[in-house]
Amino acid sequence: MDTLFSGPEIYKQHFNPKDYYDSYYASDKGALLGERTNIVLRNFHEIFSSGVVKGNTLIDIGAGSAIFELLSACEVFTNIIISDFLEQNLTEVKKWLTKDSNMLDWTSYVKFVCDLEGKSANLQEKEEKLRKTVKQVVKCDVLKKNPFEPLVIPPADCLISCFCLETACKDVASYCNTLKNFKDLLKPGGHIIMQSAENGTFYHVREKKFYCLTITKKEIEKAFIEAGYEIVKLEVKQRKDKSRLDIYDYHSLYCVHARKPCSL
Ligand SMILES: C[S@@+](CC[C@H](N)C(=O)[O-])C[C@H]1O[C@@H](n2cnc3c(N)ncnc32)[C@H](O)[C@@H]1O
Repeated sequence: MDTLFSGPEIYKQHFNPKDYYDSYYASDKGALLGERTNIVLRNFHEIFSSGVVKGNTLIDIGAGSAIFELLSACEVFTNIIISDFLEQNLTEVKKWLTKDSNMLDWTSYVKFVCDLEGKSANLQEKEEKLRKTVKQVVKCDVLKKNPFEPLVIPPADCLISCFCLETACKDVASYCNTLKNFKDLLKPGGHIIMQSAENGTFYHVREKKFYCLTITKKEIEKAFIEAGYEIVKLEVKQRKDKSRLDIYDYHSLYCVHARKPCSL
């Protein structure tokens, strides 16, 4: 049976950041340890260490409570803005930033990225660098023309988003419209890097099932072009580890790197 669109109220009531972390990211038991997380972190490492993407400000949209996706970006950007729709997720991010005794533990991800960077001895330094670089934690709603309303955030050099649009957008038209709105958040020539699930229909956070937009590589490519971006790279990797299709049923992971044209 098709999973019904979750929508904002379901998220507010039922998305528990600790359950999400335990389900997907916690050491030893997270269902996305290994393949998915490694691919996402390797892609960010490759892109941000290439020297091609640079500037001052980077915005993470729909970050949830997952700060680990910024561990490579903080080597390049000096001003990182973390955003999400849910107050409960932003609270978890703030706990990590202030080293609250109940913060989520991202140490194994920090180690993974430090290993990729060849700086295995510097875990604490890396964490402190990210903490110093995050300058704002703000609420956003990607379905709004200005996702940060009532705030007006100056256009950024780079925007990243992981596993968000498929959860927030009901259909491909809404996905494309959201991408169009994101262009206003970027400077001319600014970069957008999105990593997410291709051809999924749902994901679970404990017993709660959330909607996932089923989108194909062709539709992703068309949406970025229609929204007015220049695609630098669009890569899809087939899922090899099918052990937890019961909690998240995507077929592949995609990574898009695109740019807002310089002329806009
Ligand atoms: C599957 S989680 C992904 C979180 C994180 N980026 C990650 O990779 O684990 C989906 C996220 O999208 C957020 N979200 C859902 N609807 C949204 C909306 N309309 N605007 C912004 N974020 C939204 C949720 O709060 C949640 O944090």
